Amino acid sequence: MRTVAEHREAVLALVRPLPVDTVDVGASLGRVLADEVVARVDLPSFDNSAMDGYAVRAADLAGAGEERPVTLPVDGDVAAGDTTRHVLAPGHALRIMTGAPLPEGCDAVVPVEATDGGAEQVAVRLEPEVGRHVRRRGEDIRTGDTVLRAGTHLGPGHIALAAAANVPQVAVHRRPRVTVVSTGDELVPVGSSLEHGQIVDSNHLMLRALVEAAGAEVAASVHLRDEADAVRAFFTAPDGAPDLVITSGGVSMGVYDTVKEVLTEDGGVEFVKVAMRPGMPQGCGVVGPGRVPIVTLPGNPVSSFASFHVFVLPALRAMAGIDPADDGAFEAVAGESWSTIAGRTELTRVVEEGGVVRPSGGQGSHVLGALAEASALAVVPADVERVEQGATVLCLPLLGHHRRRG
Ligand SMILES: Nc1nc2c(c(=O)[nH]1)N[C@H]1C(S)=C(S)[C@@H](COP(=O)(O)OP(=O)(O)OC[C@H]3O[C@@H](n4cnc5c(N)ncnc54)[C@H](O)[C@@H]3O)O[C@H]1N2
Ligand code: MOO
Repeated sequence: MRTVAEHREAVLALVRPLPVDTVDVGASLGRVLADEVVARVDLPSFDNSAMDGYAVRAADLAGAGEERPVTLPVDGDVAAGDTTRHVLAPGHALRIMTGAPLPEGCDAVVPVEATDGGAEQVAVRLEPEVGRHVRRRGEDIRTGDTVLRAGTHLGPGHIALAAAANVPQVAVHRRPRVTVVSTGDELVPVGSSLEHGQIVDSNHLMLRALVEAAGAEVAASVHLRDEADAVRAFFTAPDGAPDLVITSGGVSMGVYDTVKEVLTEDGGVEFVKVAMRPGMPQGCGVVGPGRVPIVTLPGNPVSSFASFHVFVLPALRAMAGIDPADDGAFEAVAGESWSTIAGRTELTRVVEEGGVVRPSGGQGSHVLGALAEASALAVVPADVERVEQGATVLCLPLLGHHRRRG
């Protein structure tokens, strides 16, 4: 049997980082930078006020205090967005707003709260030090600085920074496009009236959701019956012109395990047993003349879900230009003991709270209640038969889950 790491390497060997798109910075959320972002302006771009108040020369307020206010004539206002180059005359003040450019000659700003708020003249009740409430040009970022590195997974803060640096477009890796295929004659769409023996095709929606939660796109979404000719025809040219196909079901030992039957005969896909639980039967390879990468996941819903996290997600990361090993794994303490099977890496569905994990309920590969509850997968190595309470366990966060506070 293959180890989880060996099968992951086999899957990763099928994919490459996708080509680069240039997109508007405002449309780049969730994308991965293919190139660094270099600031086109200093940030701040000009000396400006950090407060609503009065632009002054600190020396003009020497000795000012609560009991000894100093009064200065006010020569006018400088608002944010004012493009006039104001000059502050010695012994005078200008009323200034937060973000407004500092007048020439001004070296400090007094907040309005430390004054009587006058419009013609102002009584100031403190002596500011030079530079007080002044935001200096370039103190945050300088023109030409690399503000974001290639490989950055763009979040709202990164977008704010690139936009403030006046960079209108960014080079990002194309989002992986994934065709999701469920297989099996027992499956019907959600909301159908179920005949005896039929079940809802929940993996379909689950896998679509996982693809989207991973930041990839669903290129096409298909259900195939266990009919060899239809399955064969489909894989010759998978719908959606995808970068990757993922399937669920039909990969174990059953006589109607058509995916395995058809793709084995095609020769491009290798079906293996991986020493893990859940998710032992796996496959990966390429299909059709286009040699499209494919990962075949087992049909049991929990097996499909867990396998997606350990095999498909790293492949999507690699295609999107992210280090596939950057999986957010974290160490937690086992809040109770539980048994696992020797000789297989066990992916226990756990609830994590404040760094402590507990199995989320029944661990059968069909038990969806415990899956929905879980926030992480505890990765229990093959040589461990029992996780003892208090032991440290490595955990993989589940897509779409937030870690809760303890
Ligand atoms: N004789 C053996 N039988 C099985 C073995 C084995 O080694 N020898 N392995 C078992 C393990 S472990 C797994 S996991 C499953 C994998 O089976 P398949 O990938 O062939 O999946 P199916 O047989 O098509 O379905 C398994 C199970 O999952 C349900 N299912 C399938 N697709 C969906 C879907 N889209 N949505 C919801 N549920 C789905 C299906 O109804 C079955 O109950 O094989 C074991 N058997
Ligand atoms: O490998 Mo299966 O996923 O244990 O049910």
